[in-house]
Formats: sequence, structure tokens, C-alpha cells
Amino acid sequence: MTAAEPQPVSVDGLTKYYGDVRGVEDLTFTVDRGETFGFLGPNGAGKSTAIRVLLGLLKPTDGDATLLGRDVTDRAELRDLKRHIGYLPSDVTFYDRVTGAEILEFFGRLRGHERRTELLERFPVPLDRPVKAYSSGNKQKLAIVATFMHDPELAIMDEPTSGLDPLVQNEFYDLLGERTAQGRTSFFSSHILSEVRRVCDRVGIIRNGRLIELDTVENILAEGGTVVTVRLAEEPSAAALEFPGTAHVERQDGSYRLVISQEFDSLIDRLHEYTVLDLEVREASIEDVFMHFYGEADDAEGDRPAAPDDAEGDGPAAPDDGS
Ligand SMILES: Nc1ncnc2c1ncn2[C@@H]1O[C@H](COP(=O)(O)OP(=O)(O)OP(=O)(O)O)[C@@H](O)[C@H]1O
Repeated sequence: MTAAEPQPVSVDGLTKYYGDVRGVEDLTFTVDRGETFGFLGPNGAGKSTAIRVLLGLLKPTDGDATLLGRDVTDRAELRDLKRHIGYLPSDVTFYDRVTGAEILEFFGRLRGHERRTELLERFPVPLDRPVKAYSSGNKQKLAIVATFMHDPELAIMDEPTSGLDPLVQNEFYDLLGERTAQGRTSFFSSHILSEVRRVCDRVGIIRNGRLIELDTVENILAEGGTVVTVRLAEEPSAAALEFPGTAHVERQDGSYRLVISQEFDSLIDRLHEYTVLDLEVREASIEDVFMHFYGEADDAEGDRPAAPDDAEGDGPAAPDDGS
């Protein structure tokens, strides 16, 4: 990227409340050109809210957001922007009576369709049938073709693989990989940890509407440490197994689970005091990291006291092209 080129995604202090319910609060991050960025969080964390604000479907309560340098709250800039981006919503809805071919023709006229034939080979759908007769997987595939057939510089996707079978999911991950190789940017929300690990360069983890971690997948996993699960003939307290280099020890169903930095000598010294019945040592998985961030019960803090309702309708969720 040259210095003059704007960041594909730039979000600064972005906040959205639905009346007094917090959607997202004070989100600040950027996504670089050619990155595949995963927006990770459980149900209700604020992923869809952030994406809808980015697409201009919801008005932010506070803060700024630009896509490809255009202000998403400016109607004229948004209209121009939508020719350069692809949007794949989580709840794909099309007008039921039209056929798949008609839908692609409609979006193709507005934004271009140079990858249409190739994408239809990879994500085949019964083009001549009304969308009403489509299975949910076929609707999702049609939406993928509509989202990517103009080869957008930036794709924004809300849980794009929901409803896809594993083979189609793999094809979709390949598509994202090719986009990265071509310098195209992809931003998507997910709560599927394996896909985030597989395809993302960087991840933002959101909880209760706030960004609580922003790093490369590699660093996040490295910080997760080494997980040791051990079963002992004796039943010492969890605290008795602690040593310098232990981040966490807990007792689980007769075993002990330790998260340690790579202090293997200290581990062996400590275990030497007991009879070891079973032992497993492995690197932290993305599931461990996720549990670390979400393991404790969510607090109820955060929703602000009653305020004027600034929520508005989202409009149709179909791949929206801002005409
Ligand atoms: N239209 C709305 N009116 C009021 N509150 C809303 C509205 N949409 C979302 N919320 C609230 O905002 C918060 C964030 O919801 P959001 O749908 O953005 O989360 P999410 O991470 O996308 O969840 P999911 O994975 O279930 O789609 C939740 O507390 C939710 O109840």
C-alpha cells in the first residue's frame, strides 16, 4: 500500500447504542490492505451491529468509520463506496419470485460481474429457478457469487459460512486465500474458531460490545501458553501444583489443568512429588484462548441509563448495493 492509499477499514471510537442498550462501544481498529481480518465474539457481542454501522445501515451514536477512505455516514460517499465493496449479510434475503440469474444480472449491472462464470462453477446454484425454491445453502452460495463477482477491493461479511456444508466452506476459504494473495481485503465476523484460525491474519475479539483483544492469530495463540492436563493418584489442592511459570491451575473432574509458560523442568519437579496416572501436554488452542476471554460470566454493566432512542431500521438485508 502506498502512503496515499487509505486503509480499507478504519474505525475510531465507534459507538452504537440502541436506546439504552449497548450495541458496541468505543471500537478503534484498522484493517490493512490484503488482510483477512476476523471479528470474533459470541452471540450478542456486537459483531452485527459493528458491521451494519460500517455498511451505513445503522447510524453510529458516536465515533467515526471509513471504508476505503469514504465516510460511511455520508450518503454520497457511501453510494460511491458500494461499487468497490462486497457485502455478505448473515441473514441473506432475496425477493423470492425472481430467479438466481435475475438477481445476478441485477447486481452485475450495478457493480460489474467479471468473475461471475468462474464463481458459479465453484459455487453452483440452480440459476433458472426462483430463489423461493432454493435451499438455505444455495441461497448462501448465490449471495457469495453476488458478493464477489465484481472482484471487490474490500469484502465485509457477517458469519459468511453459516449454512454451508464443509466442501463449500473449503471452497470459500480458498476464495479468501486467493483474495489475500491478490491484495484484496476481507473482513468477516465469526464465532467459528477453527475458521478464524485457518483463514485470518489478524483477529479482533469483542465482548459486551467492546474490543478486548486485537492481534495476529499467531501472537494470540502464543500468549495462550502450554496446557498441561494431569491425573494424580493423590488429591492435592490445585494451589499445591502451582510453581513460578504457572499462569493458571484448576481442578476438573479428578484431573488438574495447568496453563504454563514453557517451564518443563519446574513442572517435572513439582509432579515428582506425586504419582502421575495420566499426562497430556499441548500448545494452547484457539478454543483455550476463547475460553480465557469468555470463561467468566458476562457482567451486566455497560448499558447506559435511559437515553433517546437512536435505533433505526436496518432495511433489507439482501446484498445491498446502495442504489
Ligand atoms: N435492533 C436492536 N434493538 C435493540 N438492541 C439490539 C438490536 N440489535 C442488536 N441489539 C443488541 O445489541 C447487542 C449486540 O448485538 P449484535 O446482534 O450486534 O451481536 P452479534 O455479536 O452480532 O450476535 P450474533 O452472533 O448473535 O449475531 C446485543 O445486546 C443485542 O441484544
